Amino acid sequence: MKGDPVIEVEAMSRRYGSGKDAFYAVRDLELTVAEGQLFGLLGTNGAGKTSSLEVIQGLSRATDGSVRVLGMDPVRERRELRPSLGIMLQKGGLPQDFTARESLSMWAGTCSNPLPVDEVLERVDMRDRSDTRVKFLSGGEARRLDLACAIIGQPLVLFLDEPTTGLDPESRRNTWQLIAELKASGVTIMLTTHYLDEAESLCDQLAIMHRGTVVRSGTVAEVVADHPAQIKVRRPDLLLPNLPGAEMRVDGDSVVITTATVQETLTDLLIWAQHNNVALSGLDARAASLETVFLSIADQFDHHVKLEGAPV
Ligand SMILES: Nc1ncnc2c1ncn2[C@@H]1O[C@H](COP(=O)(O)OP(=O)(O)OP(=O)(O)O)[C@@H](O)[C@H]1O
Repeated sequence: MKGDPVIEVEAMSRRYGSGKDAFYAVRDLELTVAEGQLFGLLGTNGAGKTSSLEVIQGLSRATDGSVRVLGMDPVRERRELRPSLGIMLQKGGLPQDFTARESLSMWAGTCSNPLPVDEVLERVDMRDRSDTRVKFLSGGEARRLDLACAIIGQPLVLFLDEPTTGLDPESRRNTWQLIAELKASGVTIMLTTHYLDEAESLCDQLAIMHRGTVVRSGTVAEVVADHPAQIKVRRPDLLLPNLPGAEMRVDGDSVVITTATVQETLTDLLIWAQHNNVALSGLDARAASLETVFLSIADQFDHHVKLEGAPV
């Protein structure tokens, strides 16, 4: 039923190696994805997104914690669960000497209820490349063929690991539309991406990972709401006043003001400018975006690590 949990991850950790070589790629991951939701896993390189997906998909075992997908253990109940899953790995492993159509037909042969091959080639915009061997496809075309393989079995749950990496802007837009259509048809989707506009445009919920842990999560609006807005103005001749609740720093010939209450700060600034006959040139005020949140995370947490002097 819509709203029921489809993916449930509790205190999940994934460790590589053992003894002195032990390395936790994911630590104490907690997340729930409801039926029909599109959940985005974002994060810096090496944050643990793919490692998390692999455990949730049942491709590797959790070191600790538990994972349920459609109420099943993705490793122990793989056989029962597999027909309901569509998986697009970061690197597809299709045979290089087959054509796109042969590869997809072969893949369809492993599914219990596949869509017609030509229909799926059409949906991923690969009809005119269907007789091309996989090894001659461009990076973006190969990515679209991987997506075709992930959706041909009509999955209830779809995992997409960086689905639009290497795609040109038009193909990216088409892929977003296809993902949105799949979501609208009720498929539960979990994706990783480095494209923040992709996350902003597609995700109902997201989690931002850094060094194996989730450091922010919620809807895009919730993640952004916790983050201060920024006002930038060219440095005026008069010293700017103290603006309650705001922080100021000089950046070249500009002053950057960060504030959690942008409307109040902006009002204070404009009133001060009017009283003092100051023209505020280059004035630019903008709410936080996913990009500003994301960029501040690496800064903030790496700084924290340096101060603590210990690895996370
Ligand atoms: N098989 C492995 N053995 C040892 N370490 C691994 C293995 N696979 C991944 N790692 C390490 O685990 C960490 C997390 O990797 P992972 O691929 O999950 O990150 P990611 O967030 O998907 O990164 P990216 O955005 O670069 O794809 C990295 O430091 C990586 O080097």
